[in-house]
Amino acid sequence: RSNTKQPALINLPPGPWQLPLIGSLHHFLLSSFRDLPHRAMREMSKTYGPLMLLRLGTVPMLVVSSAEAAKEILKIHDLTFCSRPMSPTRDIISRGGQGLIFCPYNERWRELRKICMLELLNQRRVLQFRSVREDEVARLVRAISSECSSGQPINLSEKLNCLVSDITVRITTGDRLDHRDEFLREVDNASRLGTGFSMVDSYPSSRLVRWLSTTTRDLERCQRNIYRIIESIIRERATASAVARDNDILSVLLRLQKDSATQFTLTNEIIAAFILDIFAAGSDTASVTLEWAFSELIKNPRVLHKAQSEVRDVFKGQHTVTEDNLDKLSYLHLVIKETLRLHPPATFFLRECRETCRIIGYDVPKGMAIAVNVWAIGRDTKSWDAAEEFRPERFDNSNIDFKGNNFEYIPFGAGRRICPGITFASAIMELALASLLYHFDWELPAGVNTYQFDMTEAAGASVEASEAYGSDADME
Ligand code: HEM
Repeated sequence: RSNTKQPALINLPPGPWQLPLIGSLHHFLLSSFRDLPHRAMREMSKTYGPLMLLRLGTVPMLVVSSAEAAKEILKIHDLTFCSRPMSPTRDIISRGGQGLIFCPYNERWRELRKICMLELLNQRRVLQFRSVREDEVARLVRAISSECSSGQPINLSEKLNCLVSDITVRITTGDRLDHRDEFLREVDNASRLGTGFSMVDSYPSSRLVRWLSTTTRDLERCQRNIYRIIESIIRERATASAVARDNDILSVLLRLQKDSATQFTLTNEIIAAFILDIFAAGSDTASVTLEWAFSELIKNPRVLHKAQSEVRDVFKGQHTVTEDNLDKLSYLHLVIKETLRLHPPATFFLRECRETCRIIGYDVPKGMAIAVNVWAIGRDTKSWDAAEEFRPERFDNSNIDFKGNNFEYIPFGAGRRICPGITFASAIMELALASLLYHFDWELPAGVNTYQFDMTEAAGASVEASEAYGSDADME
């Protein structure tokens, strides 16, 4: 008899067969959804289950596709899974995890997160920015009004994108942002290059792949330009002639830096990375959600009519929509919730396992990357009736919300790392949607009918919707 201790058998989750060197990458390449990883992963999970093991090149990754597995990871084992995996592209864009989004779980993340919740994105601060939102939405309404008088279709995605970017610029850095267009373009480029699965991230230790790939070079260029612009604003603020400001996000951060109010040194680098986080996480997500909401409304005239009647009723006789009565728009809130269920802008998000543990009966080793497929979970037929249909009424008289307590519905994530921008994003989305429904009637351009309306996502984190017609409504 031997006394040698046998190593505990590791019961890893199942997954599709792997090839040497490329692992599971061929399953993505051969999938009809090769450019839409959330869809390709859902197809695979139909065979391999809610916790599925993939290997992207040399990097193993677990994919979570059910509410039950998500709850174990994001609630029961929240502390074990509250880090994010680093990768060459994420390392470049965050300059080694300096901001909040890609920061591993550590003391600095805890401090930054506290600042974010207590000082920057809390209810009070969001309310303080009300005039900026109302101002920018009114400007959008005027722009659409003058364009639709010419009878031309409106490119709504472009308009919504500008709206959210303009609001984000004003509340983060104030009215002035030198090189604004270059900055927004580079943030957009960086988000595009940094989402999805790239070759450099699949072979992180291969110098050859890194040398051959244009992704890292492009990202490095974006990164340099973005930080150059943010840091020049920070320097300008430090000069004696700078106009004193007290309420944009950058000035709050600079005040905290000056008061040495944090446990660690809030360097200009950390502030710059944090400002970039807000643009990267905040702009595209809210504008893409609005775009999807309009796409669904135009495709579902019954819902459009109901939402529009409610808005016109609540704001009847008013010259414009203000934030005063937005909370009376109960159906509009259901429309936004249903949009986020079917079309979460962050289709999946990443976490990292900090300690080996057991999830729904499988072993998850320390260091494993986890992709939570929010998109698949929101369409899981085990949780949702007629899961593929757009039915805002399903949330009527239901306690299910997106605050991270209902794991069948997690468009903003859940647990310690849940999105800190929920209040901020909701305020923009509600006002913009209500205003555009109040002032305009919407329909597809001539020659396009709802059956031809393509509702498949474009690659990356965002989506392109077709052009829509806005026409000035006959308001009383
Ligand atoms: C419809 C709009 C938005 C959606 C659907 C969304 C979704 C998400 C998701 C899924 C995560 C990952 C959560 C997790 O790991 O559990 C996240 C993280 C984050 N979001 Fe959002 N987001 C939105 C808008 C915003 C806005 C407007 C801001 C800022 C102004 C923002 C800032 C952040 C930040 C900083 C993180 C990283 C938090 C951390 O790692 O601690 N987001 N968001």
